[in-house]
Formats: sequence, structure tokens, C-alpha cells
Amino acid sequence: MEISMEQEAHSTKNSAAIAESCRDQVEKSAASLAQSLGAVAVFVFGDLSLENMPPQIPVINISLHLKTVIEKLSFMKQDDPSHIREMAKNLTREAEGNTSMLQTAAAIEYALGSINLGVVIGIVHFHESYSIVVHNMAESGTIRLLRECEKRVSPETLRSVLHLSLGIATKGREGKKVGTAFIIGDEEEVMNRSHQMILNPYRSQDTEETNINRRDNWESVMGFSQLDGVFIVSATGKILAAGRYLDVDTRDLSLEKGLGTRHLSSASITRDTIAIAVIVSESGGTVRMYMDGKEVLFIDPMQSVLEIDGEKMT
Ligand SMILES: Nc1ncnc2c1ncn2[C@@H]1O[C@H](COP(=O)(O)OP(=O)(O)OP(=O)(O)O)[C@@H](O)[C@H]1O
Repeated sequence: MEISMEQEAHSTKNSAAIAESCRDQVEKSAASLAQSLGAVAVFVFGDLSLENMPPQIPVINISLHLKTVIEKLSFMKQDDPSHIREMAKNLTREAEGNTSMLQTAAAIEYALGSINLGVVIGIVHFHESYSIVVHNMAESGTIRLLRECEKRVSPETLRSVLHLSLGIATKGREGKKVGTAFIIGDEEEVMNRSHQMILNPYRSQDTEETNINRRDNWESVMGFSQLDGVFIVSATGKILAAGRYLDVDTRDLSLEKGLGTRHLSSASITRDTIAIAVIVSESGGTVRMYMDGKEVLFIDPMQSVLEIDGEKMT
């Protein structure tokens, strides 16, 4: 059957109208869900501008770098008998992917102090498909671990270290990539299990200059991040040392492949003490947090658009 040009133009117009209506309805539904559930934030993955959102609910945009299974679907032969079954499986995987993306994004924003605990809504727009995901942060395993970390060290200190670490991971120093680690809390024990590699720049400084929670000290911390070794920080945010070597036994701890000795020794000290470690990888540009020898949080700043101090980091 031949389709006339007029029919084709009509169908294109129709399809554009349907697409617009879909986006409109998804946005309205998400806004209404966010309102009725008292959501603490709405995360948008993909290309959407949420104009109908209640003004008191923050909207956080996360770019979508993940290649989804839908992309793979376009390579599948339409006449494949397993097509439908495969598509259902892929959609399930896709939904799981969206859920875990939202959980991770919410945990990162919580750790950075940008949002409170509560319900978050995620809207995913990719390849003309939309998903709305509702996540109760209180039920999340990562959030439970982060709250445990906050019992050991002050939340303010944890946030300051995370902000600094993301700054170091994304900006480096003088055009060079930088790797470092912050060992926070249980300071007496950590100091006993480590030694100076070089003269400690914080040895005789007064309290205000060693307070990691003061933003005007961050520039100098970023400077000292070029020193080899790790920073030792008290549970309340006093920097006790930089350029410190951790004397730990790393033999029984196995981490993800590719992680080197600084990751391994920082993770080990959290297994042997009740300290928390935040590590910036020079080679990967990533940030990892450890407690009790296990990874609590992983942030790859290149995978998501994060807003740090009002500045976009990609
Ligand atoms: N136990 C330790 N305490 C403090 N610093 C250490 C310790 N072990 C290694 N380092 C320092 O960490 C630096 C990085 O080492 P390495 O590349 O093996 O670690 P890594 O975990 O792969 O870090 P990155 O991902 O940044 O490369 C080295 O310069 C080394 O001196």
C-alpha cells in the first residue's frame, strides 16, 4: 500500500503531538507524585525540563551516559522468535538500572549534604521512553552505611572531605591529576598505626588553620594533596597530618582489581580501626569511601553531572 505525502506529513505531525503529550503527562505525574509523597528531591536523568515541579522541591539534573539495553535492541532482528522474551528481559534490566541509578544519585547528594533523608523521585528519559522511579532513601543499604559513618565522625567533616575530594578528583592541581586519601576519626589509633613520610605541614599550626570544615582552608588542603601519603583528620575535622604513611597489613584484604596500594592500605586501616577513609584515585579520577574495610560509596564524577558548590562538574 502506497502512503501519500499528505498521509506521511499527517503521521509525522501526529507523532510529534503524541511525543509532546507523553512528556507533558510524565512531567505532570512526576510533579503530582513528588507533591503527594512530600519528596525531598526530584532527579532527572536525560533531556527534560521540569516546569511543573512545586518550587519547594529541588530538581537535580543528572546526565545520562549509560548505554542502555534499548540501544542494543535496535540491532536485534525483528523476526527473531525470542524477540519479545528478550525485550521483556531487557526492560526488566533497564528498570533495575534506573532504580540503582536513582539510589546512587540520592546517596551521593545525601552524603554531600545537598538533600535530606526522605522519598526521592527519578524521571528517566531515554530514546523516547520514560520511567518514573520512586525511592524511599530510608530503606537504602548505602544510606544506612552512611548514617553509620556519621555516628563515628561528624557529618560536617564527612561532607567537607567529600567536597574536597571531588574537587581534587575533577580539578587536580596545576593541570596534573592528583591522588590522595583522608583517614577520618579514631585519630589516636590511626596516628599510632602510621608514620610521617615527610615533615608534617600541620604539625605546629593553630586550630583554625587545621580545621577542614572551614572553606577558607580548602585551597591549602588541595595544595598539600600533592604530597605523597595520606591526610589524617580527627572525627571533628582537625587535620592532624599530611604526608603520612599507613603501617598496615594489607594481606587479607582484597579490593576490586586495578586498585593499588594507597586504596588497599586506606581500606585496611578502616578494617583495623573505626576510622573512615575517603580516597581520590589519581589514575581513575574517582572517589571511594570505606568503613570496616568495605566500600560504602563510589563516585565517578565523569559518569554523572554533580553540582558542587554551585559549580557543574562533568
Ligand atoms: N600505606 C600507605 N600509606 C600512605 N601512602 C601510601 C601507602 N601505600 C602507598 N602509598 C602511596 O600512594 C601512592 C599511590 O600508590 P598506588 O598507585 O599504588 O595506589 P593506588 O591506590 O593505585 O592510587 P591511584 O589510584 O591514585 O593510582 C604512592 O605514591 C605511594 O607512595
